[in-house]
Amino acid sequence: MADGGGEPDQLAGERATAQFDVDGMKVAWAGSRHAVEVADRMARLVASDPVFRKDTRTMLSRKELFKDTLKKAAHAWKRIVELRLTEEEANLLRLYVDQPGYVDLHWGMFVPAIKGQGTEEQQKKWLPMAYKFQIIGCYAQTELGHGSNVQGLETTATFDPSADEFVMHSPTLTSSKWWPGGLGKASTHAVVYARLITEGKDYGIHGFIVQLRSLDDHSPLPGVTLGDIGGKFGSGAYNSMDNGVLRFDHVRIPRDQMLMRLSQVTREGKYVHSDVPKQLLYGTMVYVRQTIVADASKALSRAVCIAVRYSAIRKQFGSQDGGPETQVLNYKTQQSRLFPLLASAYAYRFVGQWLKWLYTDVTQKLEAKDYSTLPEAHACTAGLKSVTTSATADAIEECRKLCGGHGYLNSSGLPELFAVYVPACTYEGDNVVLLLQVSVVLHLVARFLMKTVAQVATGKQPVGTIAYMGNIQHLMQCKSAVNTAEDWLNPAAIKEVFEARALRMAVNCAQNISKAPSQEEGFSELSPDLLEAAVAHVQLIIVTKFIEKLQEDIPGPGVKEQLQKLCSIYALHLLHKHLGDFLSTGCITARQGALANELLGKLYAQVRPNAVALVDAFDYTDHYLGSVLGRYDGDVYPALYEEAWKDPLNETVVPDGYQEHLRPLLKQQLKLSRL
Ligand SMILES: Cc1cc2nc3c(=O)[nH]c(=O)nc-3n(C[C@H](O)[C@H](O)[C@H](O)COP(=O)(O)OP(=O)(O)OC[C@H]3O[C@@H](n4cnc5c(N)ncnc54)[C@H](O)[C@@H]3O)c2cc1C
Repeated sequence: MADGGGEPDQLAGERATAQFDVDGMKVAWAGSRHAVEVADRMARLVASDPVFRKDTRTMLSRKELFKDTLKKAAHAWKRIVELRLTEEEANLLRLYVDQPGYVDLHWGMFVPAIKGQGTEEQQKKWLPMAYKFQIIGCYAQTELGHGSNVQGLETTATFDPSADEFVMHSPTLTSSKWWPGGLGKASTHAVVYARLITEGKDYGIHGFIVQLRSLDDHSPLPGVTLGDIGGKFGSGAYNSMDNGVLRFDHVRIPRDQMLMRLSQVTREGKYVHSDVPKQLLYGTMVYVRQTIVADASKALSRAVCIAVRYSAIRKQFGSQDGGPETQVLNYKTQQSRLFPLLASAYAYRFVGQWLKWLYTDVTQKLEAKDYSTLPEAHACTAGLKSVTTSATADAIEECRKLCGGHGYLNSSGLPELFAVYVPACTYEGDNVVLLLQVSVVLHLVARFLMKTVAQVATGKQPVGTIAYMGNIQHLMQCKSAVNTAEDWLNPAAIKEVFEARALRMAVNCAQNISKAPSQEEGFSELSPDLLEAAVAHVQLIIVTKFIEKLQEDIPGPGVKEQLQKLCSIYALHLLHKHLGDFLSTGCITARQGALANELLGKLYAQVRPNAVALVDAFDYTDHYLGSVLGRYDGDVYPALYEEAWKDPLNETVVPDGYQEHLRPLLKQQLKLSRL
C-alpha cells in the first residue's frame, strides 16, 4: 500500500496483469480479514507520524541513533496508552516502528521469563510494574565466555542464610554478562541466569530478578558495573539496541527474587523442587520460536517485495533491433533466483501460522499434564527456527544482488534489513546447535524404528511432525511414480519423495552411528550428515504445512491457484537444490529430477504476470519497507536522486578536509628527483 506521494503508478501495468484477487490474497497472508484491517490501521498510524520517520537513520551517529530509539519507544508507548490500543494493536504498532530497542526484550523476554518461571506471588509483584513500564527489564543469560553452552555459565548466586539473601557475583572476566539487549543503557532490572549455590553445593543454572539501576536517577546500584558492548554490523540496523555488559561484585538480592516456580531455596537454605514439572518451560520456548519464524517471513517478504518491484522497473539491454530495453524481471535467471524466494516467504508465513496453533495445542496439553508430544514439538520448533532464519538471511543478501548496484545503497533498505536480520541465526539458539538437537530426536526415532520395523504397525507410533517415520516400511523402498513434468504438480507425489528423503537420511545416519565405537563418537563424526538429515526433516515440515494450507477453504478468485503454484515452486526448487540427497537416497531418478526442473521453468513463467500483485498482498507501507527501490508507485529514479542529497557529506559542496588534505595535494610542486 502507498502512504502518500500521489505520483503516477509506474507499476500499474504490472498490477493489471494479475490473475487473482489481491484483497483475497491479503486475507490469506494475514490469516483473517480482521488481521488485514488491524495491520493496515497500525501501519498507517506509524507511517503518518513524523516521530517515526526513519529515512535518515543509517546516517545517524550511534549516540543520536540510541537517543532516537528512546524517543520512538516513549512516543509509541504514549500513543498506545492515549489510543487505548489492545495488545494485538500495540504489538503491531511496535512492529511497524521497525527499530530494535529495549522494549523488544522487555516484552519479548523479561515478561515471558517471569510469567513462565515465576511463582504466582512473584508474577503478582513484578508483572504490574513491568506492564506499566515502572521498571524496564532485560534477559541476561549469555556471558563473555559462554553462549550456546548454558550449563557452562559462571556467574554465581550464593545463598547467605544469615541474611536470607543471594549474593550475585561475577568471579572472572569471562563471567561478565555480554550481549543482553536493553542491558547496556536502558534496563532497570534483569532476569539474570546464574549458578545457584547453597549449603556449599552447586545446583546449576537458575533465573533471578536483579535490580541493576536506581529508579531515581538511573545510576548503576553499588557493586553493579554496566555498559554497552560497542557498535555492531552495518549502519543503523541493530545499533539502535544497547546490547550490554554486566558485572556483579557481591551484589545482594532478597531470597524471594529467585524465580521459584520450578525449584526453591527455603529460609534455611535447602534446595527443593516444586511439584511443577520442568516440561512447563517448553511452552515459553515454543512461543518465542514461533515469533521468530513469523519474523522470518516478515523479513523475507520485505526483501522480496523490494526486489520484485524494482526488477519490474529496472531495464537493461534491448532487443537486437534497438527496441525498448528489457525489464530485468523478464530474464529467466532473475525469475529462477527470485521466485523461489517469493514462494519461501509464503511458505514461512503459513508454517508460522501453523506454529501459532501448535503453541495453543502444547499449552492445552501441558494443562492436561500430557507431556507425550513435547520432545517432538521442541525439536520441530528448534528446527524451524534454524532453517527459516538461515534461509531468510541468505535470501535478503540474494535480493540485494538481484537489485544490482543500487541494492548496495542504504536507501534501498536492503543493507540495513540484512544487518538487522542476520543475528537471528545466532540468538535464541545458534542455528547449528539447534539442528543438532533436532537430529538427536530424529536419530532416536530412526533407531527405535529400525529395531522395531516388524512390530511398527502395532507398536508405539511416532506423533506430530515425525508421524511419517512410522511409515518406514513403505518409505524405505518406494519409488516415485512421476513420469511427466506435470506429475510433479500432484502434492502427494511431492510429499512422498520429501518424506522418503528425510527418513532415509535419518536412517542412514542411525546405521552409520551404530557402527562407531561409541554413540558419542558416532554423533561427533557424523554431525555434518546429521545436520543435513535435520534440514531435510524440517524442509518436509514446511512443504507439508504449505500443502495442508491448500486443503483449506481459501476464498477469492484465483487466490488458491496462485498459492498452488507457489507451493510447487517452493517444493521443487528445494528438490532441485538438494538433488544430490534425492538421488543418493534413491528417492527419484535423474530423469525425474530433470522433469522437476522443467516444470519449475513453466511455473516461473506463470508467476511472472502475478509477481508484483503477489508482493502487494503483503500490504506493506512505503514507510515500513523503507526502500526507494521498493516504492509502491515504482517511481524509483527521482527518489534515489533525492535520497542521495540527504547524506551529511552533501551538506557542503566542498568537503571538510579539503583545505588540510586535498588542496595541498593538488597544489604540491614536488620536485620528484627520479622523473
Ligand atoms: C544481536 C544479538 C542479540 C542478543 N541478545 C541476547 C539477549 O538479549 N540476552 C542474552 O542472554 N543473550 C543474547 N545474545 C547472545 C546469544 O544468545 C548468543 O550469541 C547465542 O546463544 C550463541 O552463543 P555464542 O555467541 O556464545 O556462540 P558460540 O556458542 O560460541 O558459537 C560459536 C560457533 O561454535 C559453534 N558451536 C557451538 N557449540 C557447538 C556444538 N555443540 N556443536 C557444533 N558447533 C557448535 C556454533 O555453531 C558457532 O558456529 C544476543 C546475541 C546477538 C548476536
